[in-house]
Amino acid sequence: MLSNDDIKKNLGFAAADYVSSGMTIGAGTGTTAYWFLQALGEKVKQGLDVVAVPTSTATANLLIENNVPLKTLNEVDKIDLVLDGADEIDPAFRLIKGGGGAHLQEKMVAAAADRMIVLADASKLVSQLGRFPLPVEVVPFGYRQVQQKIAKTYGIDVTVREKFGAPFISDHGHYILDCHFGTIADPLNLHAWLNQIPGVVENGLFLQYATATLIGYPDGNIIFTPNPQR
Ligand SMILES: O=C(CO)[C@H](O)[C@H](O)COP(=O)(O)O
Repeated sequence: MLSNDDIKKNLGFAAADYVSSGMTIGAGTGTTAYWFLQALGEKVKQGLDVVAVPTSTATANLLIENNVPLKTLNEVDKIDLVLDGADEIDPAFRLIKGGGGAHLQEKMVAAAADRMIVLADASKLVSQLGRFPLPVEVVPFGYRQVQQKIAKTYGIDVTVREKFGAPFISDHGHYILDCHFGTIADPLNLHAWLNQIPGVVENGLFLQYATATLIGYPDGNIIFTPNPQR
């Protein structure tokens, strides 16, 4: 049985096989995406001709370390393929993302892309979204109002994400509220409701972006499943 890190490493290398020369790709964030970026770096060394749009500062740094040419989202017209991780995936290919606090940029990159392959170990597959606390990125000014509104409306715990004893600050200078829903009965309505609250920048529900999943299992199997809806 493979360790979680070995599953992610295998996934990262398998994912790189979906990239071909001439593509503009979206490069995801997180520990699974990390291995994809290592694999991509090796392919670029061997002659693969790609341009990558990073979904976070951390990923931009990894692209630079691995000598992968990068562009910002403003410098490309569109993205052919995004390869990114997820915190949860439901049977309808809907995701929770943002465990790394990068979901705003990740969603903007996914929205600009023709296709998105989600890389995840099998522990991320769930029958219903919500066990993983849903990240909601908020403007620091007045964040407590937003925190209280979500907590009171749904009767749940909403915590301010911290790092080193202080609020975690996203790449875009915002806070992250982690919303402990437990289960999310209606992701579409929740998505719309959250994003209309003044001060909310973006939530971590990705409901219509995944065109396929690449799932790694502890026995070493890796399974590619296209989303029949896309
Ligand atoms: O959404 C993300 C970062 O904002 C990541 O893709 C998600 O948290 C999964 O990360 P990992 O591959 O480390 O489990």
